[in-house]
Amino acid sequence: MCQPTEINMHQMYVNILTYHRELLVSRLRSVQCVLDNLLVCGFLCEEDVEIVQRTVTKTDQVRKILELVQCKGEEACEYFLFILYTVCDAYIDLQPWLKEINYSPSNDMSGMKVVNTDPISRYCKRLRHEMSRDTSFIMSYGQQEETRLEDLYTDTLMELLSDSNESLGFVENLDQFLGDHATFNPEGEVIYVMGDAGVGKSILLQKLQNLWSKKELQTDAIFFFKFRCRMFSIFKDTEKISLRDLLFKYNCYPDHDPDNEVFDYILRFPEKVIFTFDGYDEIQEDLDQLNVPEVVSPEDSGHPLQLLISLLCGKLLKGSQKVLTARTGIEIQSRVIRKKVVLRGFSPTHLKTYIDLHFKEQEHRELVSVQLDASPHLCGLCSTPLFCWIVFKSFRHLHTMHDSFHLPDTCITLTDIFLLLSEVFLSRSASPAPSLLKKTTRCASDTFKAGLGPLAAFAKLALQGMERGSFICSQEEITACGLTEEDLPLGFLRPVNEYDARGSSANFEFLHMTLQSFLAAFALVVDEQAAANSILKFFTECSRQRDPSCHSFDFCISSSSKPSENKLFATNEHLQFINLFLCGCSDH
Ligand SMILES: Nc1ncnc2c1ncn2[C@@H]1O[C@H](COP(=O)(O)OP(=O)(O)OP(=O)(O)O)[C@@H](O)[C@H]1O
Repeated sequence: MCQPTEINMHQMYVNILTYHRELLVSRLRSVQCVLDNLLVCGFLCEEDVEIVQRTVTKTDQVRKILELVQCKGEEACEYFLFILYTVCDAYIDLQPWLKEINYSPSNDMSGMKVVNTDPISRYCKRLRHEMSRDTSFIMSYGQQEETRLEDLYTDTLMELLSDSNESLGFVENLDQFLGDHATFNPEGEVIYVMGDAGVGKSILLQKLQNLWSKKELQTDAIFFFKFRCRMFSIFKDTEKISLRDLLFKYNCYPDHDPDNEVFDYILRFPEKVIFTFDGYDEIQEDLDQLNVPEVVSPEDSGHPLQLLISLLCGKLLKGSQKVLTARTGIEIQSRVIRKKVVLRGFSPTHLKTYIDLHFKEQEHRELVSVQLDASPHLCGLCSTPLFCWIVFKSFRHLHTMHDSFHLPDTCITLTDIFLLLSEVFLSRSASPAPSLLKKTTRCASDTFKAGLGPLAAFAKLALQGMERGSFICSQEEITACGLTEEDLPLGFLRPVNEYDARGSSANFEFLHMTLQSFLAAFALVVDEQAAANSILKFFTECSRQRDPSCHSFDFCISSSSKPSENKLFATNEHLQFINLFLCGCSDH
């Protein structure tokens, strides 16, 4: 290999470009950034730029640039190399070569400015920016309240499992999460995260996304696309979309990318991409019913669900990293799984940390710790972060409102926890802000009586959604259930913005899916007109469904697999929750 020292020193950079012309022509892709900088620094004039742009192919454009800068002399040639060196993201293919020729900027160059106008780098920057904005806050209730993720995120127990579900130990830190540690199938590309309702699967993804947005996640990935699986259920069976649109429409579109360089780059370097797909259990479609051919070419359009399955199976963007979450019990074929992580919730030490983060006042911390120690049952429920969050939020609210509020210390059930949450929501609208001196006496039944109207309306909305197999509701559906503008800030619902790209008007979803299940059960119980057999309809539905299996992945992996007649297994899980709450509600 030619070293700069071997070259005539007066013409060193001109010679480098001549000697390595072929390599530069084949590897330099982003022409725009080079042109922009050469123009701004006066090494090229507008006319030169036009001449380059009139050239049809990329390779000819590079040839022309090389010719022009060589004509302009040493300084222009060195500045050309300096651009490649500085904008390393965009000229990633040329970095090893720059190292090989021992290029390092001279003193003259170091003072010169280079602006990164490369569409790929700009897109990466924008993705990180938007990801940071979208992931910095954790869900809270009441729409106005927001908590910073970094103020409340607490580690949970994350157990690594083998193919046959034997323990391989625990994840020690999130940098281990994406790495090769505990990989049992190097051919698989999916990191499969399982866990019970509310155990923190979505928050774990949010934490990974947030770390990546701040460049604090150990990974080479420069693109990160996040999806919630429930989104895939809002498309009609006949709807089709290209991979490009799926990625960009539901994350963000590149600015000023006339030559489609960003998407081309993603196709060339899929290993630079991380996907997260949250809530595989929320997919409501029966993939077998779609009846369209598998998508394998990135240029083809297909139903979004088929694109999803092709991505997970590695038929599209092979080599990209995928993290898929689902509720425990949803099995997918091992051959697509790289490693398995099961979330086990808060350990007693994590719980202690969470209490300290949640309550700023020492008095509250102590009070909650004492009450939790006194009730092992409640303590057990609080190992699930969602239930813990509800209990702590309710404690904080009710303790502020009433003098003598204690966490329930007898056998508290999940239904009690959701009743407590509903009481908090309803009391927020009923009572004026508490004054420091005058606290009221808590009377849960009065709060429920006063708020029964909106509560029953939210419950009806939840039930209708469950019957349709939908976790998203439109403004029209909300109004049709009798809910008004004033009811929305109570906290049961929150807006979903992600799906607006489809042009639909504002959509909402329940604060958490378990809350929707609880309210659906509540609707069945309070409906005085309902016949006994209609109250129990979800029991019948669940008993009719078959055991969880791998329908969807059979569908994409083996074309010979027999289509199943049943709806996707996933629906079962949410109906089971309604049944659980039905039993709980009828106890009250
Ligand atoms: N690691 C964590 N640190 C702090 N709070 C957490 C953590 N994990 C979960 N939570 C709390 O629990 C709530 C529910 O968590 P999350 O939505 O991630 O559960 P999930 O496992 O995705 O549930 P589901 O399967 O029902 O969708 C969060 O909104 C947050 O308040």
